[in-house]
Amino acid sequence: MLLLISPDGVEEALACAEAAEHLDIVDVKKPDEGSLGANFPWVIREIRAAVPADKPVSATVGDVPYKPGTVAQAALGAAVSGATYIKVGLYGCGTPDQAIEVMRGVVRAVKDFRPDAFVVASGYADAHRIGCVNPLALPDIAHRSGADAAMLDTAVKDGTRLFDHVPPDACARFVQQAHAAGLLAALAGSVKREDLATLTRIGTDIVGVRGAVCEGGDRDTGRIQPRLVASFRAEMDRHAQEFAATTAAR
Ligand SMILES: O=C[C@H](O)COP(=O)(O)O
Repeated sequence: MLLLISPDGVEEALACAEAAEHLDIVDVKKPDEGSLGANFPWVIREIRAAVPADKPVSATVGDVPYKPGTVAQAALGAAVSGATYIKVGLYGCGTPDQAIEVMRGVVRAVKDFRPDAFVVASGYADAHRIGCVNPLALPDIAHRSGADAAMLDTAVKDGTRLFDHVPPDACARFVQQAHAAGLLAALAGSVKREDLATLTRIGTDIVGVRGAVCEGGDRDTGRIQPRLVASFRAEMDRHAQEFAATTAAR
């Protein structure tokens, strides 16, 4: 399982760079603009320059409206600024058809510019609270639009977590559907260390975190701490080893 960490700017990206050996993807975000809030192009550029070259930089395009042209242009902006993972939060899409239309525009805009870029279609585990597309539709949306991964996060950061809204069995189906379509499955949403055993067991490819690696576990007032990134990673590795041993023993 890959570890994606979301800094809110250059200062926290430097903390990620310090902990680079413990993480896999640095995900540029602007949390005060929403769960998948988009940051400025120059921040993406500065973070790309600050993070070791072998670590991919991801950028969120925002909690986007159902405006396919606007979103495609924003996604291209993130790619031009140096992100190779482009994440789109389909906040304003109420139906799978709308979400597919938005994601098709993103995929074309990004891949025309950079064919090896990795496009992530993200829904929200707590979609029922904001009236957007059903989270379990995301693997199909990602597949039909030519994206590379399906992701879930939570829209409302009020302490509720991924599994409060989409229980482990449903997340397992999400992962299976993504894999059946040849996609990676990414899961996030106030994930904590105690969720790692389940995320490992169900075959999650990418886990995204912020709060869990911030001081005090607080994604708003805490700052990302390299030592917390290292210990989160150690816990991931422990679960991966335990799971491998259990599977081998069967
Ligand atoms: O993409 C991952 C998110 O930044 C998750 O943030 P969170 O762990 O604070 O919910």
